[in-house]
Amino acid sequence: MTPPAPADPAGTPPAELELRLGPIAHGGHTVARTPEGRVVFVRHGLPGERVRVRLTDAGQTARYWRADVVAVLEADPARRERHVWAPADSLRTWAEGRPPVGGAELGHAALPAQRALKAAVVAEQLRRLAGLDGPVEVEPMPGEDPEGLGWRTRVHFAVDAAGRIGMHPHRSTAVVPVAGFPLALPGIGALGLAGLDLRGVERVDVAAPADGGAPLVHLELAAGADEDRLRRETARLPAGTSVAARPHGAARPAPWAGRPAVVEHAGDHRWEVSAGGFWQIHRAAPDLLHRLVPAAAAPQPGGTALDLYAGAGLFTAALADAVGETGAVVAVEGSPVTSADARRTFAGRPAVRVERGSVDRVLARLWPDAGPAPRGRRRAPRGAGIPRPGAVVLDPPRAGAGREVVDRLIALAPRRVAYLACDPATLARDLGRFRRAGWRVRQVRAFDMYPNTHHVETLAVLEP
Ligand SMILES: C[S@@+](CC[C@H](N)C(=O)[O-])C[C@H]1O[C@@H](n2cnc3c(N)ncnc32)[C@H](O)[C@@H]1O
Repeated sequence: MTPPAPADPAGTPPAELELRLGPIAHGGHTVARTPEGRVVFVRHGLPGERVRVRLTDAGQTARYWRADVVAVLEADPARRERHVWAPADSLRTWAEGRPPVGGAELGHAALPAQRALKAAVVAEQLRRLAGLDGPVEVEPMPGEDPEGLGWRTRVHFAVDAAGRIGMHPHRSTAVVPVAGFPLALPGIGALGLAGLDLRGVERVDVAAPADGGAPLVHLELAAGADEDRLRRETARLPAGTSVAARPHGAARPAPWAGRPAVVEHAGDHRWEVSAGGFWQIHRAAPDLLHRLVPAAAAPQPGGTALDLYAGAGLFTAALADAVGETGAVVAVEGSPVTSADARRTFAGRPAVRVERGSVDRVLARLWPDAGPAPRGRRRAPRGAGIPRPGAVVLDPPRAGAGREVVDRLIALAPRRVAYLACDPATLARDLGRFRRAGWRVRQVRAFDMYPNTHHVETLAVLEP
């Protein structure tokens, strides 16, 4: 073993260090300290391990450093013998002089240990930002693979200068070519994208329905891309694959083969999701969440339910079933592509109203008497005459719902809010705001919806 480089008297950070790793933190790294007391955020380690790290982001004046584990001197028993995916294995790639790619940063740990780490992160965020104490369990997804592989129905690839699909190392725009991605459904690997010459493509988004339905390959083209050559190249994809391409600067993709959408199912419901439109990425997530989340909001027959950050309407369908024809569901979605998907899906259901726009603005428009007038308007427009909602599903992106949306919901005072979150820190911040207004958090559940990564999905049920 090479000894760690001695500290440079001129203050230049060493290239490598030996460290004892501390607890896991939000973001998936462990926290360690140098003998001088500087904080180092270390990826690819486990709490308690003694490791040699390579500094990836360090400066003498930086408040903290970042590092990757390159050798394990004392291993935690939960460390796997082999990482689930070689290009993301920090020990292996740094031995070859390259950083690991992102996308499987916990792939060195056994799944139960990954879940325990995620539970610690969720519990810590809830305690610190929402004042909620108590243990959190992260539940495995139904039918999970023992290695946590083969679950992603959506994958984004970058493309390198030679036209090969690749992925980025953490916090980098470099493209490392990859032969495949074992976290994806096997059907995505079977497309053979790694064998295509995709020069002129900036990014490839693949959507493959969990039930084996026709996959869609969506290309984002660079300026000056040779479309004829790329059409010939993508014609080599397996029969039945849909292909769509968005030329540089164009508003919409053009269909090159099949339909520019995939068909998704959950329960008895069917959705069409366009290229670039949002859909839950774990193969078991739509089924699980569409049963759990709308029910957690307790919609009542004849009542009004809100599906905020509705996407293509995964939760809208079950909410509409619950309120029935005499009730109403308002589904609010900001993306033009995804809200158009929702509008098409629910065109035959008069109880459903799909509103395209930012959640804070739509709430202000529909219920102007609940909260302040929207910014930039002198007077709030008249409300749309929809009775106030009793049940609310809230499923924002990582940034969370935020102060304005939370304050409007507090003013609307529904009976229940079911808040589904992919970032426990912004969830905890928003729960803290509800709690300071006197609301109670009735239940918290967390799901291992992104195995081998540090991400985790959390469902919180709130009542005023
Ligand atoms: C986590 S996804 C949830 C989608 C849906 N609930 C589902 O499970 O399929 C969040 C959605 O919020 C949309 N979104 C992001 N910011 C928004 C905003 N300020 N107002 C409305 N929608 C927004 C995104 O386009 C995305 O579809």
